[in-house]
Amino acid sequence: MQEQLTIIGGGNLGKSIISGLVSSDIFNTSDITVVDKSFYNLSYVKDNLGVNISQDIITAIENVKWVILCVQPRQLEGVLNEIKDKVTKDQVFISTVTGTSIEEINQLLPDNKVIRVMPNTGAAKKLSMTCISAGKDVKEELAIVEEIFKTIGETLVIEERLMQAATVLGASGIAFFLRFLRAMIQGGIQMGFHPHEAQIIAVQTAIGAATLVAENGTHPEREIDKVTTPQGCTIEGLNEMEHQGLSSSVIKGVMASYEKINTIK
Ligand SMILES: NC(=O)C1=CN([C@@H]2O[C@H](COP(=O)(O)OP(=O)(O)OC[C@H]3O[C@@H](n4cnc5c(N)ncnc54)[C@H](OP(=O)(O)O)[C@@H]3O)[C@@H](O)[C@H]2O)C=CC1
Ligand SMILES: O=C(O)[C@@H]1CCC=N1
Repeated sequence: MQEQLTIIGGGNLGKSIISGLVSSDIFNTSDITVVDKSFYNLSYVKDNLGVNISQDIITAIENVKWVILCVQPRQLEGVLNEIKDKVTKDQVFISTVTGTSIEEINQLLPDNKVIRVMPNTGAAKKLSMTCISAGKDVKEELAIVEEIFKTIGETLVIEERLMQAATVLGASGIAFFLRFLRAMIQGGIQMGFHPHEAQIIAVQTAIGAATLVAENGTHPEREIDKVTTPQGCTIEGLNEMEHQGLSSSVIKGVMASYEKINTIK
């Protein structure tokens, strides 16, 4: 692709997206620019990812077709106010910003096409799950945005009303799964493994579990049935986890996250 792309915000998510993008062939590294206020983030991006860096937001979006907004929700209004008089109609804005609707962005950028995306930090390993939504008049751009985000993992186009749910399940979900992984490692250590050994075993087991479901297309419980020997140790462990409220606490945590997201600004 000949066009250029600028990411406003090279923080946790911005860095993950760029890491994936630079190892794909959709944009030349020289056509990607990251703008950030933080010199630490910019030098990391420059040294490790080789893209252009800038602290000047206005210059960085000049003549650029694709602009990814990757700042925190409370910072977005300031960014949009800073750029709104310099933006041209042909520029397409891709927003990763949690809880901010396309309509809200269009209030400050009324002439621009806006597409919302919700990737996750798996992007750094090209394993993001990116949910995407857009209005009716952006079919062509939507297809290109899908192409861009397919370079960093899986994509799914969803209705905008489900974007908050996608954020909890897909983006916060990385943290939720990692907390479970940590608990497994802690159990492994208590049984006698060194921490690094417990981590190797738990991580590979998690990859195996997810891959079984992903590649077989089976329901998780079907794969669980293959592991639970009657009167064996697996069912004993699973049932104790359920007595202690595992599924219930995960669902309650997901719903607490979902309630919170509707209050974020
Ligand atoms: N982290 C995640 O896993 C995910 C995050 N998101 C969403 O993506 C967005 C970004 O999140 P995340 O990367 O974690 O946030 P970070 O705070 O890590 O990164 C945002 C970066 O943008 C910079 N910034 C803020 N304002 C400006 C400005 N006016 N000009 C230039 N740079 C600016 C910040 O600098 P400074 O710190 O100096 O203000 C910071 O370095 C959020 O809306 C978040 O909700 C979505 C999915 C997953
Ligand atoms: O915690 C948050 O609010 C953001 C959205 C999803 C991941 N991080």
